[in-house]
Amino acid sequence: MRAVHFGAGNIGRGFVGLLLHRAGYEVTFVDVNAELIAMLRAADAYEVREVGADAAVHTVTGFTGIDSSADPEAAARAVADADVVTCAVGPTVLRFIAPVIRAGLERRPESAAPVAVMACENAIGATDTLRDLVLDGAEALAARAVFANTAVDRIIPPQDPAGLDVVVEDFFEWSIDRTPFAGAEPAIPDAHFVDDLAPSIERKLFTVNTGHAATAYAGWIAGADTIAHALQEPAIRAAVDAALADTSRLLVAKFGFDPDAHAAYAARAIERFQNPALPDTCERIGRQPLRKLSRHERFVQPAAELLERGDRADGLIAAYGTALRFDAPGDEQAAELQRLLTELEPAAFVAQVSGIDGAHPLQPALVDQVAAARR
Ligand SMILES: NC(=O)c1ccc[n+]([C@@H]2O[C@H](COP(=O)([O-])OP(=O)(O)OC[C@H]3O[C@@H](n4cnc5c(N)ncnc54)[C@H](O)[C@@H]3O)[C@@H](O)[C@H]2O)c1
Ligand SMILES: O=P(O)(O)OC[C@@H](O)[C@@H](O)[C@H](O)[C@H](O)CO
Repeated sequence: MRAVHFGAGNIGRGFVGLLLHRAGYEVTFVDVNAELIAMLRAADAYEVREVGADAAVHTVTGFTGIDSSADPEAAARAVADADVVTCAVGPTVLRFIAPVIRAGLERRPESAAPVAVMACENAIGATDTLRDLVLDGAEALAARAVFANTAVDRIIPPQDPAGLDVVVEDFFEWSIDRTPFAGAEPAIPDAHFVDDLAPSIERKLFTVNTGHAATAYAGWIAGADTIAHALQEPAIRAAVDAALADTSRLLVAKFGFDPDAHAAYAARAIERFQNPALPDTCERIGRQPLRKLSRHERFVQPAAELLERGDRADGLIAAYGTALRFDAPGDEQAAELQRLLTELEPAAFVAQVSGIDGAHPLQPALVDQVAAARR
């Protein structure tokens, strides 16, 4: 069995590549980082080292690499021959890998079984986004692939770029929408195939990622060097708890989760952030703030839904305001965020960045946060 994985970074090597290897796939990593691909091509194996109570060390073998900047044709050929195509490149990069996947589908024999395509990004409907980009103007290729949304969860902090080994937490969860496969899911024993992905992706994004981001932005302002240290500040912990109290109310009401089980899930997320053996930075967790302030992301989407239900979202709205102060050097979106804050009036900022206009009940509170951040 052959798998092609776009993005040989932290999640690529430390999670998706590992689980595909454990499932028996030969994995071809496709990336635009020439040095990383050279290392993958030169190596026979790399290690994924877990830290935590249930830690283990896994050795990944049977892989190769393709630099799609230098040789897009080879990447397309790999897709044409694959049983499974996955990616973990970041939601903003999907548009760059889509043409390569399209070229692979064009080269795929019509007699071949459809390839399973699954985006492994922190975003609702990331595979739908990828499918639309791949099939744009090429709808006849739709029969050559099955596109399935997924939710991925494993904290993998910045790694030593000089090597391939990856240090990860012992926790992982990969949920995949079963329904597009019509009974013919790919064999990936470590993944859960579910009949409805919405509860899985929203619980994960609006608990793990909302809590993570709320911690990172408050920690950034406080000058905390790690996420774990930020959470030791009582005021930061209280702000994170308030944001998660909001999303917990929404998730329990929307999906009917057992309140105690959901409280345990949220508490476990905080414990994971505090893992002393896995130091993670406010810069990484806060990266690309414009993405995180957007309409369907970790603050605005749950806050909007709460207000639409006649509820409040004070913790999420405060976290949104905190995120506006993120100005990490080297983060292009942080620089753009600060530029937009000075150039746009608050209502225009909220409409452009967060997709909320004056007709929405959340708009006044977000406008207040933006106005305060501009002072
Ligand atoms: N790190 C985590 O804890 C974690 C956990 C769950 C989900 N995710 C999600 O996984 C995705 C990847 O995150 P990451 O932490 O692994 O990032 P990363 O930066 O470590 O890896 C991304 C990789 O994509 C490569 N890339 C960039 N453009 C490319 C292109 N055009 N073609 C092929 N490869 C390209 C980069 O060179 C890099 O190696 C993101 O959507 C992230 O939200 C991350
Ligand atoms: O990857 P991002 O930028 O969407 O979010 C940063 C972190 O919150 C994220 O990578 C988590 O570590 C991960 O989602 C845990 O599963």
